[in-house]
Amino acid sequence: MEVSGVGLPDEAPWKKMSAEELEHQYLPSRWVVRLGAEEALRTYSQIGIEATGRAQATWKSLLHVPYGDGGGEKMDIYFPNKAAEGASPFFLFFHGGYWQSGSKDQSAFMADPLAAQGVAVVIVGYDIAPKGTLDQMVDQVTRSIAFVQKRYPSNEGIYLCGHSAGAHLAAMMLLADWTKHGVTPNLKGFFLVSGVFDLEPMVYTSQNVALQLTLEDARRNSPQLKVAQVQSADTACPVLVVVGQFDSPEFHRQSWEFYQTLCQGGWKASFEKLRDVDHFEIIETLTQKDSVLTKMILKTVFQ
Ligand SMILES: N[C@@H](CC(=O)c1ccccc1NC=O)C(=O)O
Repeated sequence: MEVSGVGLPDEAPWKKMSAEELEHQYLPSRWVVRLGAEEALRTYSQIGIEATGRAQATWKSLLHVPYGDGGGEKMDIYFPNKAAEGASPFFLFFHGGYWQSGSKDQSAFMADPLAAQGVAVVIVGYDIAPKGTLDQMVDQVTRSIAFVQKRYPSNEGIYLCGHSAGAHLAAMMLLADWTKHGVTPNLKGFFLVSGVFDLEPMVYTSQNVALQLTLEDARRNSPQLKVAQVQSADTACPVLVVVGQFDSPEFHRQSWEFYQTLCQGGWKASFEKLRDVDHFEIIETLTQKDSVLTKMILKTVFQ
């Protein structure tokens, strides 16, 4: 019998890292080359706030729509100019911030370019830590999607997109059990942008001070493990896994290994490493109608 431990060829690389190195790998702002870390985070917030203001000034919207009774269970919906409200593709976005920062109020990056093409954009709020636990966030995201399906039954497809921690939440929906929600959402595609899919390393970083994940919580909430274990009914949905050129090696590994696991599970997955963008620019480019990622999304929605 083999003794598990250091040096086995299939040992996850992060297990051999020092605490400092692991911390560094999982601090996306430290890998930004164009700006200092603080400035990159400030710019990201600013671009998100501006895009949200622009979306609210431009498109017909419903703001702070409750999808449940909890304080954070609210969504903003931006409608394209269409006679029949609800008869359009719906694009649901889950913001990042390591499950402990960010909000829907500054995350409507893509609302303007997508609404201009006839897509309804929903920015979903959820209760971040320490108020919310990861299990609660996953449940909230599940209910937000069921809510959209029930409210807009004539939707032309529901597309889920998440950034970073939000990509994790979206990825958990690949294996959601909809039976207890009384509806099967018309899921037509996933866009997982610079995500974390195996949460185990997070347990050993400073992010876990607010998250308080046990190893068991981390494993139960890791799509990387779940996709490999559970046979899913509907693998026909396209899943795009994208990571930025300037994301850290651990973020590259997370996306690549998740993509490979999806392929092994029979999912229609694709993988893209987006050139010239870091962890924050990758989502900031969604404010532009002709960025590579915006075009990939529109191609999937309208193919
Ligand atoms: N404290 C982190 C912030 C962070 O990770 C983050 C910030 C905004 C949007 C996404 C993020 N990462 C994952 O959810 C950092 O310094 O990189």
